[in-house]
Amino acid sequence: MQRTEHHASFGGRQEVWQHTSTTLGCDMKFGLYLPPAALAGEACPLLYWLSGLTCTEQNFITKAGAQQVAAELGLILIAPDTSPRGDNVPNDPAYDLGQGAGFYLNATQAPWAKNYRMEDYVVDELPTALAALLAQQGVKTTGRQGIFGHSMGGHGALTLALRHPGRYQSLSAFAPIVAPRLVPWGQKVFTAYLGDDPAAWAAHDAVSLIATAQDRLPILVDQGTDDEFLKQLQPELLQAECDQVGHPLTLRMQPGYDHSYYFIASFMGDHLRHHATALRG
Ligand SMILES: N[C@@H](CCC(=O)N[C@@H](CS)C(=O)NCC(=O)O)C(=O)O
Repeated sequence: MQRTEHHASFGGRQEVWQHTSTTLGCDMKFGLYLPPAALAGEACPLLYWLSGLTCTEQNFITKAGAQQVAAELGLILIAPDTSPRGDNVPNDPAYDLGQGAGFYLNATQAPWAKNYRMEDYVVDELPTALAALLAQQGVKTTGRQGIFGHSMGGHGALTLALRHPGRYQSLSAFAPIVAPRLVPWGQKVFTAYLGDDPAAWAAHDAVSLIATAQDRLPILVDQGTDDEFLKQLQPELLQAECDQVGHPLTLRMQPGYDHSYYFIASFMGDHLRHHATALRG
């Protein structure tokens, strides 16, 4: 584990770490924000952020504006990359497949299956590596953690929380892909990564997973009404399914906002407070 960046930020520290992932078979970077409380030895909860298509660990840490409120609330933020990386990792020239488009699942199809295991990376390998790193640095955690994300990362947050009940104690998303099995982005990558088995697709589709969720973890979703990708997102499908089965969802349609990090930054404080209330409560 090697630290490649560190910057003082709102009394805490924004860092970037690089490590070798055995799950993904490549080196990976992740952003780590340590709030002042963590640096002072107070136990803090963890909050994982999953980014969208084309992003690296940099987009969130440089554009979401999360550090100030995370510092106030005492949240440790972890922002992984969106896929395995490197010359030895399969790729595709399109922005929405291959590197930058891991979709937070374990691929079963060639040539992707060997490296594209972002579900195992985010749920198991990264938390284990992070626990060792934080212990080594004398940073204490409360044992509680949340997850949120944007677009493909919103899909990741929803599906990973639903597929791993008990693992996360808080959940939210910005402009998530709620039903990838029904929209072009999802249909393209699911065909490539999972083949044509409808059951495998449903197992990574938030709207399909809601009915049988073991945890009724409350979900906060923000969605801009001027989002250029609304056809890929379709938040009304999540609303309808949550209404049907009684899953607590707060879906806020935000007039005039698009799909960008300007939108994310505008509502970041609300999401961090949503997580802090659940994680510290
Ligand atoms: N650049 C893509 C769109 C990709 C895109 O908008 N990605 C979103 C996530 S789905 C993002 O966060 N981009 C990076 C950024 O805004 O910093 C295109 O050519 O249409």
